[in-house]
Amino acid sequence: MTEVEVDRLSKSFGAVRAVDHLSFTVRAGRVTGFLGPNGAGKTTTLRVLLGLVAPTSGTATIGGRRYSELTRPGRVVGAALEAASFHPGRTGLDHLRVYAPQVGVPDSRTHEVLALVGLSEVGGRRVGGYSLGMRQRLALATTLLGDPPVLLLDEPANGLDPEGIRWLRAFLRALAAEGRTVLVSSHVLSEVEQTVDDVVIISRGRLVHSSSLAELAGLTRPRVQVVSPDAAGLAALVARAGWTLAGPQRGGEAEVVDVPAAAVGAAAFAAGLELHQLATRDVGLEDVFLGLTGDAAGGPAGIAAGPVAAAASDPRGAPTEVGPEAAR
Ligand SMILES: Nc1ncnc2c1ncn2[C@@H]1O[C@H](COP(=O)(O)OP(=O)(O)OP(=O)(O)O)[C@@H](O)[C@H]1O
Repeated sequence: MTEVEVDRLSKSFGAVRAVDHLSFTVRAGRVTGFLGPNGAGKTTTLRVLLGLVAPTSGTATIGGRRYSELTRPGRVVGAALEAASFHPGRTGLDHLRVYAPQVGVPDSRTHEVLALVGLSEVGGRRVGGYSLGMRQRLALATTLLGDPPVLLLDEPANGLDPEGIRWLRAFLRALAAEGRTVLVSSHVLSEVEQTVDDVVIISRGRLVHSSSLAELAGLTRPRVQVVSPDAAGLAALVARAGWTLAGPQRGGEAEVVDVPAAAVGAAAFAAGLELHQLATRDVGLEDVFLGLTGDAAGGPAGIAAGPVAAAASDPRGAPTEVGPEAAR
């Protein structure tokens, strides 16, 4: 089992603190979403993990070793950072053939990985004619050349159509089911919501949340929208009942958090308060995510941010190498 561990990692570029005392663990056998808004520091963290930039302080290790300490990195970690660049005149197969010797695998492996990602039939075609989805698959095939136990993928769903996203989801889940450690970055939770088991959420270089997706889902809290023609009566009822509002009451409108609609209705009825609307509002995971990262229009109101739950840290496993994309 090869885990990825980031420990009190900081990276500054001049005055810009891209990563700030960041710690988290990525477990094997699971797909982990590495999430945060643009500029949060995801790519920088991945680049440190891959030895492409030196940390200002702290460590980022794969199977307990820094990238530079891996003897055969291509056999340990496969990475696709941002939009992988391909020589447009090369065929998909030729692209893989450039990397196979670097990773230390025989030519036959290029055919295997093409088959894995469903590109066998187009392997002889020039990459310049590939669709974006095909390029993403080729990038993934490249990361798999060394059959690495760890995969680091930066925004792999970027630009994929719904069918491509469905394929990627199933593919990543299968890779994790084989026991691999799969870290997938994204700035949109909804994009990876159906793919990931765990989430590591960062904002402005710092960890804001780390848990299973199920635990993150537990942070969603029901809200009930209440509309009454009697604004003062509604305010009095809210105060008497001790309800929490998601935001300030606007005229006769309030949004009550954590109280079932039936209980709000019953209390209003008992108080003789006329209601014109009583509606349960869905607070999705994306709202929780935006609340945690401070990107929500109205801030994190009504969303239980909860304490930062640092992922259990238990770095084990044997070491070793990095993927071709990363090796550049
Ligand atoms: N080489 C660099 N020189 C200067 N600043 C940098 C460098 N690389 C990253 N930064 C800055 O560090 C911060 C974090 O950037 P990073 O690319 O890691 O974020 P990100 O979460 O990956 O965002 P995105 O989703 O937009 O790629 C940003 O403010 C960025 O401008």
